[in-house]
Amino acid sequence: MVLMTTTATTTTPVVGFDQVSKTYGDVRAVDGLTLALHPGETVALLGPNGAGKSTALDLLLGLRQADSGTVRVFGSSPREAIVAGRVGAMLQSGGLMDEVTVAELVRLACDLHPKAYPLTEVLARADIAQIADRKVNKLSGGQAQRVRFALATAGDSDLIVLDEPTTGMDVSARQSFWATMREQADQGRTVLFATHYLEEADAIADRVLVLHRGRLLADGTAAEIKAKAGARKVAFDLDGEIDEAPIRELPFLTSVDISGQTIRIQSTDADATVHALYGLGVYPRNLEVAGLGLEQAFVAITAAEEAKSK
Ligand SMILES: Nc1ncnc2c1ncn2[C@@H]1O[C@H](COP(=O)(O)OP(=O)(O)OP(=O)(O)O)[C@@H](O)[C@H]1O
Repeated sequence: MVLMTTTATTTTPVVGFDQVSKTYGDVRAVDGLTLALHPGETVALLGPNGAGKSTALDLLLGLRQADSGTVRVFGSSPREAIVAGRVGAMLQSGGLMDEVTVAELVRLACDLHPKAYPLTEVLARADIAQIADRKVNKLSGGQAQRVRFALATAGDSDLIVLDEPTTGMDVSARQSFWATMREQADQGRTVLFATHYLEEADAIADRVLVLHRGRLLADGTAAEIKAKAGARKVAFDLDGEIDEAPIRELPFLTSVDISGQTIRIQSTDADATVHALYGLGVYPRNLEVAGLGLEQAFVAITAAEEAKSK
């Protein structure tokens, strides 16, 4: 562990944001963002709609310029890093040239990459060899996503940036996409992906960044983010008619859901809540106390921040 820390602090970050801000009119999309990504990390970028994820990725790829602050990629400007072939990117809505075939488009990406892989290898990795002759404007949403993935992995890049890469993919396409991405990461590449699928972030990322209103709200492993939410969930059944008021007034509650005989609550101090529950003189059956999943932790953290800004 000590060695890892030493490596992380002495190596030039793969990505460095220093006090970066970007506004559109009066919308502050990215607000004083400072962060560093290190070699070999697989990082998930999470945040509610409009949190600034796509803008942050656009800044990182040099597609937009920051109003203030600096963005460095492998110690140089985003443009220099891209020209050197060190970055592969898959953008959310990147338009694909309509009148060309899949193979022609991917060949173009290979031709432009200084460390390109052979075309057949790129097509096979993205699982699009069987649609190589199809016109790009005839693709389904999931197929178009795979073509975008091929464009991002046309050459041997050190950093792969993916903006909501699996949107539109079916379950098996998603699974094979992440298996391929894991291989890329296992070969030492840094992978940064924005997603709304929190289970993907939980399963794939070794670091999770939570953006909210352009600022970094949480940065850690999925386990650390869950712990940061500081809440646990408690579920139990009650027999007979349920007197809801005292249950809703139990201490340390952050949410209550009463559905039929089943009560599900979240508490910042589950031990104290359960103790108080017994104090009501009720007999809870099937009592379960568990930590929050990443999705619930994410909702709890961002909701707490929303409440603060009101
Ligand atoms: N070109 C633009 N012009 C004006 N406002 C913009 C522009 N692009 C983004 N915004 C605004 O900036 C904020 C951040 O948007 P951004 O797309 O970066 O968020 P996001 O986290 O990627 O959202 P989503 O999850 O919905 O894709 C939003 O309020 C959005 O409306």
